[in-house]
Amino acid sequence: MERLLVLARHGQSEWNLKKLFTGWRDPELTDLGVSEARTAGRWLGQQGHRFDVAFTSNLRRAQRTCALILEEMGQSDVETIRAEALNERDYGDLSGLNKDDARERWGDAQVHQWRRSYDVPPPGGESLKDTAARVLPYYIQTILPRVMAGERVLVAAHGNSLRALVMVLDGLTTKTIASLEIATGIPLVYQLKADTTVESKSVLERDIDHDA
Ligand SMILES: O=C(O)[C@@H](CO)OP(=O)(O)O
Repeated sequence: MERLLVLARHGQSEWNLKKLFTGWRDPELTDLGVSEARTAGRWLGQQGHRFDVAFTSNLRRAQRTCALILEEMGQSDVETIRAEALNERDYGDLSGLNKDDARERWGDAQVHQWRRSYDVPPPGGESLKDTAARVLPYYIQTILPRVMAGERVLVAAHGNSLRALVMVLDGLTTKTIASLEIATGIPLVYQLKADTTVESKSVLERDIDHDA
């Protein structure tokens, strides 16, 4: 039985392009982001994957990415479930600030700690630990049972909500998680074992023709 779990970060958003902390703010994809999402969908289709259900967040950039992936696969009719639990980490008071300006104001080390540490929250926002505390219960209670039942599952979400999931799937520690970056529009393809641990993981490379 296939236990397919594909995790996809949304394509480039308008605020990724402008280097703004985004969190729960709700910008659209850029044209490049649309292209990244379509490319991801085409690749998944070329790999022979099909989905039975898709999960996404309450934010447009992830929802649009999810829809574009499914459209490229000719699967726009797949059940798609939106959940706030899969939203990006809430960046609190940093939301809307430019990341370079933030580094000038607070220094590289502080900004890196807010962005990539496990348990240091940005002012007024969520740490990765806080994000994991909503993502993981949703994964365990709602997503995982469907994977275990043999449904092929797509999760289209965000850099940090997916870091929380990958931390558990890949067995990263609270230290090694700090160097994990998840690129826009690159699907992570997991096959799970019957005990819910990872059987295999493959990452689709992006040496592709965006115009194809
Ligand atoms: O701004 C954000 O919401 C996230 C994702 O783009 O940024 P970062 O990579 O700094 O966590």
